[in-house]
Amino acid sequence: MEDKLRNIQKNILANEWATLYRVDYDYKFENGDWRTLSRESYDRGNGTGILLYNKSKKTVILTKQFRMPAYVNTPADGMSIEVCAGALDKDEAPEVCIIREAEEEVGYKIESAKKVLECYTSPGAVTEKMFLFIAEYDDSMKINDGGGLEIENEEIEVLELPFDKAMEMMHNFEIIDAKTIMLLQYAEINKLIPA
Ligand SMILES: Nc1nc2c(ncn2[C@@H]2O[C@H](COP(=O)(O)OP(=O)(O)O[C@H]3O[C@H](CO)[C@@H](O)[C@H](O)[C@@H]3O)[C@@H](O)[C@H]2O)c(=O)[nH]1
Ligand SMILES: [Mg+2]
Repeated sequence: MEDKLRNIQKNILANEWATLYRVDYDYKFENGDWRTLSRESYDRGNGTGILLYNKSKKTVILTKQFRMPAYVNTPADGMSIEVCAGALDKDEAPEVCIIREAEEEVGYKIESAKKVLECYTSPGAVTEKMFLFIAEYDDSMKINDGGGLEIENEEIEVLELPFDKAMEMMHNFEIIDAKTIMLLQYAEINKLIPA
């Protein structure tokens, strides 16, 4: 990209929970013109998500929690149904993060998780890259009620749903979280759960 970008300057506009930058830069268009442009970029680190599934019960584990940005967009969307997910702690590997989140949020102790997708959630505005995993679960792996960390003010309802029901909720627009849709569709395409 060096021949297309010059004079990149990052300016902090807000720096409370996460950091909002304004990045000024010179960009070379295909016709050879250089223009000075500016883009805002919200940096809250990278994240992980996981679809826990059980082949014999034909179920998946999802979560339900209040999400303020979704409420700000559309109040009816405030309670969001999502796969278990979490932000990476500093220097934490994605697989370590998602195993920790599975225990904290939904109460399952999984030994390992398989990464199946990587994605930017909103690359025009947010720096976050997501690492998406799958893992099988069974009742013997349930070691606590989940619910999230009280110290972080999390209140997470754990849902164990038939896979077919989760797919129906996606088609009815009750599940509208992107990482969750991606993982449910991955499960369907790859026939993780037998018909
Ligand atoms: N005070 C404060 N706390 C915040 C803020 N934003 C998030 N938090 C808190 O930070 C914690 C983050 O919890 P995680 O489980 O690590 O992250 P997550 O919010 O579930 O993030 C997951 O979903 C996001 C939305 O799809 C993803 O963006 C993210 O990558 C990850 O997958 C929660 O306790 C949340 O309330 C904020 O602006 N202010
Ligand atoms: Mg979370």
